[in-house]
Amino acid sequence: MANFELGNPKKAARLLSQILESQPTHSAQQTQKYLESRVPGKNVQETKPSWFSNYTRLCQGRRLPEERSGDPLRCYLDGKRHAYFTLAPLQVELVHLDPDINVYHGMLSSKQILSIFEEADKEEMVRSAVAGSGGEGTVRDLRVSQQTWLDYKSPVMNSVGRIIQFVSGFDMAGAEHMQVANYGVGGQYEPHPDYFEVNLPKNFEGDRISTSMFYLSDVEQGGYTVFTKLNVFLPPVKGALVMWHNLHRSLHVDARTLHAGCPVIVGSKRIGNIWMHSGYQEFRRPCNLTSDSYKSLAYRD
Ligand SMILES: O=C(O)CCC(=O)C(=O)O
Ligand SMILES: [Fe+2]
Repeated sequence: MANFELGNPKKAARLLSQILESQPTHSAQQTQKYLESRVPGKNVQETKPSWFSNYTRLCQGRRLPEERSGDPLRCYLDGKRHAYFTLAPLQVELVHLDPDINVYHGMLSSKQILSIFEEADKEEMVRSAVAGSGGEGTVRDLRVSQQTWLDYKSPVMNSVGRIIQFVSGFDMAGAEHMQVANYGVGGQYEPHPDYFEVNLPKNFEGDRISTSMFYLSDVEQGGYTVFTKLNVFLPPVKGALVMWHNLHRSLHVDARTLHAGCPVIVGSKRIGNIWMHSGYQEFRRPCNLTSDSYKSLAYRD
């Protein structure tokens, strides 16, 4: 019966006839009649996408061994990016090269984070949604968190805006408000890209060129951010900022940036996301003479 319902009527018929051959009066006769009067179910065997095993492994903090040698990844201090960082250089951790993923440590103090929470408390936290087929928000189990949005008017958010501008070099004219999200135990966001590619929001110019994500808490266990196609996992570190580009310089989407927020196992996780759009940034991140968008073609599912 289960085989029939799961879209395998031939197997169901074979098993039934085996039973009835050896025992013609078996109660399976009823089943045969029942099945003859029904349409078999659809074959719903779930095919897991290629990245799925990487996802669960990375969430446990286990990476595949690297193929390349002479790993260029490193940590360094950068006091030259902007005058703002002359006295307090950026503490940069380059966790992936091409596409670059950088973690900037110690970007927000506990006091600033508390002020952000105070601002967020003035707003209503709502269940996060994901874009549906027509671009409208829908609530799904693949994204379990609460969220709200903060503009850059309050003193603390003004500082946050300046940090993003000086670290990324982008014009804040293209920035969405900061999305403050809170994941409880079991909260997660399954692998997804941050770009839209289709159904671009009308109130911004262009797609999401970059993601800037602040960790606003540590997490006791779980809650890693993982890049399933790049073999990267990041344990949340309170006050750190993660930044990467979702688009190539040519503004084609970079499918290598598929990423996820792994389930929180113990504790809770709070983050602040700022997505920058590609409009107004043509002088900030100009195209190369030749496009490198071919690099991500093989990574499209
Ligand atoms: O929670 C994380 O670590 C990732 C969150 C994320 O990817 C998002 O909100 O778009
Ligand atoms: Fe994301």
